[in-house]
Amino acid sequence: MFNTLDDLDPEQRVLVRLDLNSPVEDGEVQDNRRFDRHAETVRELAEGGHRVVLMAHQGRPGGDDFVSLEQHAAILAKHIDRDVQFVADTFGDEAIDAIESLSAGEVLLLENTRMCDEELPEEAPEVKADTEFVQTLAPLFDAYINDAYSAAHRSHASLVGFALELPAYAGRVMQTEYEANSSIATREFDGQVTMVVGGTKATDVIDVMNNLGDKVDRFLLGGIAGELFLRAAGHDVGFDLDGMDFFDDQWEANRETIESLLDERGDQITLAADLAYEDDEDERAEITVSDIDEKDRAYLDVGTETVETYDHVIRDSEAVFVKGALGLFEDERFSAGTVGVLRAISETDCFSVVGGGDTSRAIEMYGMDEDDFGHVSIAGGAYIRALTGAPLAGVEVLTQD
Ligand SMILES: Nc1ncnc2c1ncn2[C@@H]1O[C@H](COP(=O)(O)OP(=O)(O)O)[C@@H](O)[C@H]1O
Ligand SMILES: O=C(OP(=O)(O)O)[C@H](O)COP(=O)(O)O
Repeated sequence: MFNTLDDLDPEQRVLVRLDLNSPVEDGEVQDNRRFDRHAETVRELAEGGHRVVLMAHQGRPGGDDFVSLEQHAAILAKHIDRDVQFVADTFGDEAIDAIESLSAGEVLLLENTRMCDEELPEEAPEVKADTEFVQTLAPLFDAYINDAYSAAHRSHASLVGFALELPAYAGRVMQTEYEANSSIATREFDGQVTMVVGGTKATDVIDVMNNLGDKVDRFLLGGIAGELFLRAAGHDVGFDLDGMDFFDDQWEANRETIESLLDERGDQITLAADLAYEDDEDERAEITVSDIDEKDRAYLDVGTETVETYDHVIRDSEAVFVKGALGLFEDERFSAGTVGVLRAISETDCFSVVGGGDTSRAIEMYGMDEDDFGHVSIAGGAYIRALTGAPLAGVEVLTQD
């Protein structure tokens, strides 16, 4: 399918695209699992005696998180336990000098690719390959390695241009993410396949059901998206708290599609039987969905009975995929749904994939161990695209002959 590091000749000059895009608080780049994951690829290349030049982006021009990658170099160095040189230049003379001075086994990080004007506009790979950025850097290397699965939905120069100019390979993160996230569409499982879908966006859930409806036996719903399905099933839910705007626009735009999905796939879809809310004493309280007779409060989690049902379904499954949280898990009072399904997955030996930036954060937040899951994706937008069958430009250029 694509070439990997196993296919790379020894002692190459390699140009590697990572995704180190990170939260930035008060100008300080926050360490996160993207560093840890990409460290595996970088370490393997450095230990293999290659000259390793890294590219990555941070934020977008105009945003508070659009900063230099100098701090990223220091954080990555801690993860790979070797020096990571940094040059504050993308493809000018300073960058070229630093690249040419690199010795075997050394690692250099170039400046934020989005500081280069030719990086961002979304254009065809052939157009990107023709930029001065790509045309200047490509001749300095023997191979291009794309490890940035979580940015692979962007047709930017550093993600699609170099693959047309150099022998191209998938890094370890690209390889692992691609295999796991596509497995629901490509693998045959012997037993029941379950998909937990929640989060805030109804269109994500609709697109996933339309794309994977024939692969998934049971969809377990929750979150804002789950409430929109409950509303289509005739329940008075979907109340926006002051200052929030989750429901009405989504309802207008998607009501008919959700109703027809419930008609056509009703047997596969399990909706919450009870929901949780904040009572007058600020405590968690619960109500059975069939007892709701007025749309007068926001629901922030699925209820205990629903968690039990979902737990049983998961423990009977051969494979479980998760997209989106079942409640406002950042608040411990409303974490039972999201944590309940994740804990059930972690305690069984089913094949599992958990994705979405927010949902996978719950694993860490509630003291679960990533090793108890088949795969925890570091991708947000690229993960949902994989589940909905949309192409990833950065993967497509790697898989071309
Ligand atoms: N009932 C709810 N009310 C308010 N927020 C919710 C509710 N259910 C889920 N959420 C929020 O949805 C967010 C996750 O949504 P989304 O970004 O769509 O999913 P993902 O985890 O895949 O990135 C979480 O941060 C969670 O707090
Ligand atoms: O963090 C990223 O995507 P994500 O927020 O979907 O996980 C990628 O680095 C892509 O960044 P972008 O959405 O600014 O192009």
